[in-house]
Amino acid sequence: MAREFLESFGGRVFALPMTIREPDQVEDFVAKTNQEFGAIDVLVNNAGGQFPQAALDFSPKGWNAVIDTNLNGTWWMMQSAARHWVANKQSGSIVNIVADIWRGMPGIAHTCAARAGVIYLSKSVAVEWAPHDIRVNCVAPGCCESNGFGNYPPEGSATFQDSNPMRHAGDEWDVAEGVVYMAANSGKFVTGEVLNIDGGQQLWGDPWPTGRPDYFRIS
Ligand SMILES: CCCCCCCCC/C=C/C(=O)SCCNC(=O)CCNC(=O)[C@H](O)C(C)(C)COP(=O)(O)OP(=O)(O)OC[C@H]1O[C@@H](n2cnc3c(N)ncnc32)[C@H](O)[C@@H]1OP(=O)(O)O
Ligand SMILES: NC(=O)C1=CN([C@@H]2O[C@H](COP(=O)(O)OP(=O)(O)OC[C@H]3O[C@@H](n4cnc5c(N)ncnc54)[C@H](OP(=O)(O)O)[C@@H]3O)[C@@H](O)[C@H]2O)C=CC1
Repeated sequence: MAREFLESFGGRVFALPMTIREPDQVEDFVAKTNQEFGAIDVLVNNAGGQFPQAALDFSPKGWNAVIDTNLNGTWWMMQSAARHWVANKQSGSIVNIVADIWRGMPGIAHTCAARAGVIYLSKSVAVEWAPHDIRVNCVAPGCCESNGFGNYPPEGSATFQDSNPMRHAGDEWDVAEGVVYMAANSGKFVTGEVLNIDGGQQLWGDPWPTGRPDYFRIS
């Protein structure tokens, strides 16, 4: 479906079912994409997700699933793309989709830990890989209306509208335009940065993916 949508704009699309959690599948995907197009200009790590749960209830399997997808998977993609760029003496640009982690993420603490990891991983390799002309940035969405909202109980998603001083959710286009700014020539002097696209959520707002516990209600 995504493939047909993208092809409707007239571009050439290469798609392969895979999971970013398996380094071998990642390497295969990146190598085949390189073969197909001759080079990768931009890597956008958008794949990710989590489930809402009180941290006290996290099981080892649930914790590992979220860390493996959001931190490890993102890393395998970054490393594989960068190795190809360096080996082929090509420049590159990475944009990692993270989240608005700045005041913590009660109700999804596992993903908060993973995204914080990605942000500081990105800052570290932005420096290490600058000599190879590889830029590494992040985009941190606040609550943006997407299919993903369906993964939250109604009492959780109802709080997303209160998640920022604008008192409404963003949309996918808000995020997409930020990604293009970071990835394209417009961002040529930007690396190691995080662009928050959150309606001001890092300053004010009260989203609770599990639903807001009574303790935190202000009458
Ligand atoms: C300030 C505040 C700001 C708050 C700001 C709020 C912002 C929210 C806005 C939205 C942000 C988004 O990211 S929107 C994008 C939303 N999309 C998603 O979240 C996609 C959701 N799903 C996934 O990505 C994946 O399923 C993922 C969670 C990583 C798990 O991958 P797997 O396939 O390996 O896992 P599963 O087999 O499904 O489950 C593995 C284990 O995980 C646990 N598990 C899985 N789902 C579970 C569930 N619903 N409830 C409990 N536990 C669960 C169980 O232990 C499972 O084991 P068993 O018990 O043995 O089965
Ligand atoms: N919407 C929001 O408010 C926010 C979203 N984000 C993040 O933005 C990104 C996009 O989310 P959004 O569009 O809302 O949600 P979606 O759930 O619609 O999109 C998540 C995408 O990630 C893919 N994916 C998940 N796990 C893997 C994996 N192991 N390997 C390969 N692909 C995988 C899914 O593929 P498939 O469908 O095939 O499973 C799906 O296409 C995610 O990282 C999300 O956490 C961050 C903050 C807020």
